[in-house]
Amino acid sequence: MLDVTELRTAYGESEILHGAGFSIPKGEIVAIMGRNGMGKTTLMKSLMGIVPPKSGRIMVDGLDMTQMPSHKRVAGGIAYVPQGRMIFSAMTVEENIRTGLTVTGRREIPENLYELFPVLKEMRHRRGGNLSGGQQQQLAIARALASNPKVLLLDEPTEGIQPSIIREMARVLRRIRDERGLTIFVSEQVLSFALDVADRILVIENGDIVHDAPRASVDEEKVSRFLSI
Ligand SMILES: Nc1ncnc2c1ncn2[C@@H]1O[C@H](COP(=O)(O)OP(=O)(O)OP(=O)(O)O)[C@@H](O)[C@H]1O
Repeated sequence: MLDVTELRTAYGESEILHGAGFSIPKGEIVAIMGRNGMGKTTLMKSLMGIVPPKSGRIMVDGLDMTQMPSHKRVAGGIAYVPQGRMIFSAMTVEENIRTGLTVTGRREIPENLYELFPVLKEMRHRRGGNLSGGQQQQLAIARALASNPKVLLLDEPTEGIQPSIIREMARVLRRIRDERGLTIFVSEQVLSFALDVADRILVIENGDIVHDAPRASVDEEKVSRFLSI
């Protein structure tokens, strides 16, 4: 469903991704782990076309997205929950979710989004900026799902979120995968969350993918060593 080949991305002369490649089949949840500065956000932004890669190929459900601008990628079936959530704080919950509907041509928010996140229905007329961190994260996920994606990308969704809410987030992401057959690619630094949510774990180190293992056979000590400074 998501096929990434030999991706190279640079900021000016400084190359960050040195040929990253991986494939994620439909319905699989993959977590990519790595310390600060290892290239997780750059990889996410490359997949979304926010930082266009120098070379390589990005395919989503057989569609070559490598040269597409971001809005075309969203229309083609990829959605993004950025680091820091980036919700519109002056807009209401409902208005935030509506921004995700644009590519679908629909005006009404599908009821099943509120079924996933009942608190957002209760708070639909509140301003996004007045929500707690966990609620804002739910809002960012709901906004991304509003575009009806095949592939959902999340960049460090647990950052600044309480442990009990983190466990709930893992449960909701698995439910979304089960109900919608979504492919989910999530970057993380919290190993317990990654083990909770993912079917497979990748590790990125200095812009290269250095480890790739199914959840059941992950060597936790080895992954922890990559995460410690
Ligand atoms: N706009 C930019 N211009 C130049 N260098 C950048 C830019 N953004 C990130 N970098 C550099 O790219 C490298 C990878 O950063 P990136 O944000 O992708 O890492 P990360 O793994 O997501 O880390 P974090 O967990 O802190 O978000 C770092 O060395 C960073 O300093």
